[in-house]
Amino acid sequence: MKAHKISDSVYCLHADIEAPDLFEGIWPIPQGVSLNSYIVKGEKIALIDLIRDWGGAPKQLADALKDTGISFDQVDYLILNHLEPDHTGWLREFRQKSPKAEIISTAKGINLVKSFYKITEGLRAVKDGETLDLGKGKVLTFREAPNIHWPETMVTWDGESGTLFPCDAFGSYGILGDRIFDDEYTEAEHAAFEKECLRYYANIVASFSAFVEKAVEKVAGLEIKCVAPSHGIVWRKNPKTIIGRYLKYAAYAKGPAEKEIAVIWGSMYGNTKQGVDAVVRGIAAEGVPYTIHRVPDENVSWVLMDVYKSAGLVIAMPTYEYAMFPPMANVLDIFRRKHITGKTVLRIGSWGWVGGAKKDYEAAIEPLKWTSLESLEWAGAPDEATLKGLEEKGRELARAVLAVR
Ligand SMILES: Cc1cc2nc3c(=O)[nH]c(=O)nc-3n(C[C@H](O)[C@H](O)[C@H](O)COP(=O)(O)O)c2cc1C
Repeated sequence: MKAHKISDSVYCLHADIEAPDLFEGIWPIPQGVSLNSYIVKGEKIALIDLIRDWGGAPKQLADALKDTGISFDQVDYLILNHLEPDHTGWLREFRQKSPKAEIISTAKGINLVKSFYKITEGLRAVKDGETLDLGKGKVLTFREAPNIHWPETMVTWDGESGTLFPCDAFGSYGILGDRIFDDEYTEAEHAAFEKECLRYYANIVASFSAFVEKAVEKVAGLEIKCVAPSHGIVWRKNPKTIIGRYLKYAAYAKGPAEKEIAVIWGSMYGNTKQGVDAVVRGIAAEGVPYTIHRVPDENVSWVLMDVYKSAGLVIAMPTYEYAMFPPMANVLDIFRRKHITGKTVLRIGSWGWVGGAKKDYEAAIEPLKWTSLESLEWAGAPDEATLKGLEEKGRELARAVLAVR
């Protein structure tokens, strides 16, 4: 892997991870993910953000570093904006190769270096606004930006090149190959990346949306020429695009989101599915865009992505052992953990003899502050009148979503 020049003194070194395993052990990454590190050179040399030993990352990092003409033992400082192991898992190996490099992070970050890696020497905790002079006029400034996405996180600013190193903020899934900069991608490629960016946000960052807004406020006064995150594209042509995109995503958390409806359904024998089809006919008749997701067939990563950006939801499931259909209970639990609040929602479903999903569902969504339309349940297969009622419910939901402000 080669190094990519951001300015005369700043280089991006990235590792493309195409391993079949899941990101954070949960989220599928069919397009892979990149782990981006950066070299900043003054008289002294700083490496910003590291890697874990995953998918050949150490060799890719070593090759890219070699491409800059720098060896590991020449690195004076390792700056860790975020301690999550995808950026730090290789820390003990790094320490062996770069024994003199001082490890710099927030005080909370330094505590995590000690607890995760049992490294106790050569550590420096920095405070909000503190600077690091690399010489030759190159001064880095550290700004605490907690909870993007762990409590210890900070961003690093290089005023000379106008580069912001925000670690997980402004990141995305997707490997980069030989093209790391926004201006190296076509519009169609950007559209594909944008989907992976939203999925990354919904999966990883959504719960911390208020902190994203705070961090953007904090860097608002900076003349940012380049946003250099730890995953995904480096934004040198239009850095405002990715910052604006993150602010838009952060606003979804407060609701309302896009005037779209995400239909999430599960069914054992097709009775609930017939109801879903009727509701969807109603939504389509009102011209509101919708996406459809069957659980458990579809991985919750993509379900979360569309649910997060949609103002309206349909939750459709049968009763199962006097409670919710288990895959739907699991999805709703993930929605609760990810703070999927402020949605307008229709619940429908079939039952056999006495039902039971209702009570279970109502308890599950209680913390989510959803606006619920009156739900529609039926015994066994839906008859013509029920199907008509379901279609009308779809229209009602679509109109409610269009009316949302
Ligand atoms: C394992 C299992 C458990 C069920 N538990 C209940 C129940 O507790 N209460 C009830 O009214 N119906 C129960 N049913 C019946 C289903 O809710 C009913 O068959 C419904 O029509 C299934 O909808 P579907 O065709 O969309 O899967 C159960 C069915 C199965 C297979």
